Amino acid sequence: MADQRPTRHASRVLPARKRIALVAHDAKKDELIGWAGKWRETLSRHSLLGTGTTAKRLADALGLEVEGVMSGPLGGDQQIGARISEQRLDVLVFFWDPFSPQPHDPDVKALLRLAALWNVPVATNVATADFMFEAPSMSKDYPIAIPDAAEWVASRI
Ligand SMILES: O=C(CO)COP(=O)(O)O
Repeated sequence: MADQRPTRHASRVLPARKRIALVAHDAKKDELIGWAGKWRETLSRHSLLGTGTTAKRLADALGLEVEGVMSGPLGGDQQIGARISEQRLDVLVFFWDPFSPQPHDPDVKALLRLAALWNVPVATNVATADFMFEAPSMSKDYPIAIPDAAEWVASRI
């Protein structure tokens, strides 16, 4: 089969006030909470969501509103992936655990795949998350190229 892939002829803007998903596997939750505490002020200027357990722990620790979707093993990664496909998510901070196999590994992979496909900024560890949050683009509109879905469908009919 030909290596057919979508062009990135479409674009969208990641707004100044970003929709940020925060997710961590169990062994990485303390690290994420520690990191988020450091960036609490910045995070408070954005709109936050997370997988069920992570969202609850962050909301308790930070005193910020964090919308909780389903817990990861119950489908939360897929819900966040859907938001990416629908262009309703702007940044993903996902401290996935490189040491523990997860029962929902396919979901984890699917989420990371959609973030790569849709050109959504992703941080998977503290250093990258720091770099990302230090970037001026975090507080400004930032245009990104995305797959041209209409062109993709037209090319397949
Ligand atoms: O498993 C997760 C991400 O893959 C996270 O889910 P919880 O935040 O519910 O623990």
